[in-house]
Amino acid sequence: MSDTASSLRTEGLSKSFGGVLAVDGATVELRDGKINGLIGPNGSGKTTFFNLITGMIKPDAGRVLYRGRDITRHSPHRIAHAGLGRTFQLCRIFPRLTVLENMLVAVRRTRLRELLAGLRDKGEVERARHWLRRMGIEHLEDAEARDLSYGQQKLLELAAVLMAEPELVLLDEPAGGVNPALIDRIVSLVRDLNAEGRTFLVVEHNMDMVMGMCDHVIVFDRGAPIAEGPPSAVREDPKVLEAYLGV
Ligand SMILES: Nc1ncnc2c1ncn2[C@@H]1O[C@H](COP(=O)(O)OP(=O)(O)OP(=O)(O)O)[C@@H](O)[C@H]1O
Repeated sequence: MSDTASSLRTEGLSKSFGGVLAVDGATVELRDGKINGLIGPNGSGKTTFFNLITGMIKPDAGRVLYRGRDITRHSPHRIAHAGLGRTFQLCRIFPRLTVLENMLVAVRRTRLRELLAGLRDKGEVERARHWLRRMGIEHLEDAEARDLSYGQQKLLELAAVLMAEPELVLLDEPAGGVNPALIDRIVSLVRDLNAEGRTFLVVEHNMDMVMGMCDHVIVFDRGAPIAEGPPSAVREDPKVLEAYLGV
């Protein structure tokens, strides 16, 4: 695939909440095999855009194309099944399940009832342990998720997303609320996962993280992209400075 080919593309995507136009005709193409960053001032529509791509909310207009197929009105589950995994701004895990159980319920094939009955697929357990090891939290597999630190919960959420073997991973504020040492660990994990062939789209307010980690940065303002390019170019773009400074 060429450098500019894109498996995820949106065309004229729009969504209003009451009178607020949160996403306004956004046409965006991700770079395949790259770490794409999505930045923009507060309220510029980044989270809404994420939710539109992953089927959590439906657009008023426009389309989401994944690998050339229109997935605009597909359910979040179907979209995840097609190869798009995502994490949430406020980490989403099951607090009363153990770490390992959280990993197993992340796989659709393992039903909660079977899990509670002690029926576990050996292959899935091995895969779960593999991802927990990659995240460095394998020693916590029997702990209840609610007893993990917030940073460890974020790693668990990412590990659970990886159980579905997504080709494209969307991270919603991975650095939010985590300490600097863990941010470094998340950056190096994302780099490794990217080197293995996964494409990323990362929404993040931590500019150092975005500029240091991303290959391609898309800047939103008022619900649509106003600039994009490598971090060095975006950083110098007068339109971006204007959007952030609000002048
Ligand atoms: N469920 C909702 N109901 C009403 N308004 C909403 C809703 N979700 C988002 N909005 C509004 O839409 C606009 C875009 O919000 P969104 O959360 O997508 O922006 P954002 O760029 O992710 O912001 P932040 O960087 O602060 O997380 C904002 O004005 C917000 O108040």
